[in-house]
Amino acid sequence: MTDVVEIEGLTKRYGELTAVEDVFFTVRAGRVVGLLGRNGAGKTTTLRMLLGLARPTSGRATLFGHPYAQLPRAAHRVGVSIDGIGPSGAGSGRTDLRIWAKILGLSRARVDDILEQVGLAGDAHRKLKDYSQGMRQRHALATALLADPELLILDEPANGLDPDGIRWLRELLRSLADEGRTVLVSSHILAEIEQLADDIVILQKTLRYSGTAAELTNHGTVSLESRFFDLAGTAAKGSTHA
Ligand SMILES: Nc1ncnc2c1ncn2[C@@H]1O[C@H](COP(=O)(O)OP(=O)(O)OP(=O)(O)O)[C@@H](O)[C@H]1O
Repeated sequence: MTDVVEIEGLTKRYGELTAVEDVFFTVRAGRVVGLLGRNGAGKTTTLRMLLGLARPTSGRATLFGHPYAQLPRAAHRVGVSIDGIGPSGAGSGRTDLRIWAKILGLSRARVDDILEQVGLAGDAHRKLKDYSQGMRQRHALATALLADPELLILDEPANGLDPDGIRWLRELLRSLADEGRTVLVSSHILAEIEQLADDIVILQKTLRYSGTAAELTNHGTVSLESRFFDLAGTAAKGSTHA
């Protein structure tokens, strides 16, 4: 199986603080990979470095063998949902997606299909700034899915979704992987990731695990939650750092 994402010795320091330290992992094609870690563990920082939104202090992150900035047709090949990328918030959901579609050279019909797919067709005329948190998440997913990308990178996509939304998201990501796409998804919701992910990466500043979910949970005989605490350590009370 080909590696779609390669993270090699990635380190990010912000002044005195080391957010990510010497992390290595790969993401194989056609897999759903759950990126787990506590608040402040370095998940978003890692994804931002992968997407060229933050510069690594050292190490390297590539997609399809290239740094994001040098990846041909990056916006078509990689669908992203992460804070800081996305809608301006000025217009309606439909208008926002039409702008993205135009940039990507896609049709208005594609926008309508995606709105149906993410369950926002009935709200697409409303202003984005009036969307609920769950609706914003669905909109961010619509943006990520618009170009029908080979790889999806989703930072906490389940945040704010209701139980129907969480189930819908799980089924959607599974079906995308079954079509041969690759999904790298960060989450705090261990039970959700347990049901969804083929592979798991656990970060707590340093890499604590990278491998199959089956191996991590001893083929489902040990819970992901219990393995997570074994590997990430127990948090000091009131602390977000290991
Ligand atoms: N631009 C920045 N400047 C300074 N420190 C930062 C910056 N971005 C992130 N950090 C710090 O880096 C560490 C890792 O943050 P990051 O957002 O990557 O964690 P995370 O695992 O995504 O957390 P969460 O689950 O809470 O979203 C934190 O201590 C955070 O405060």
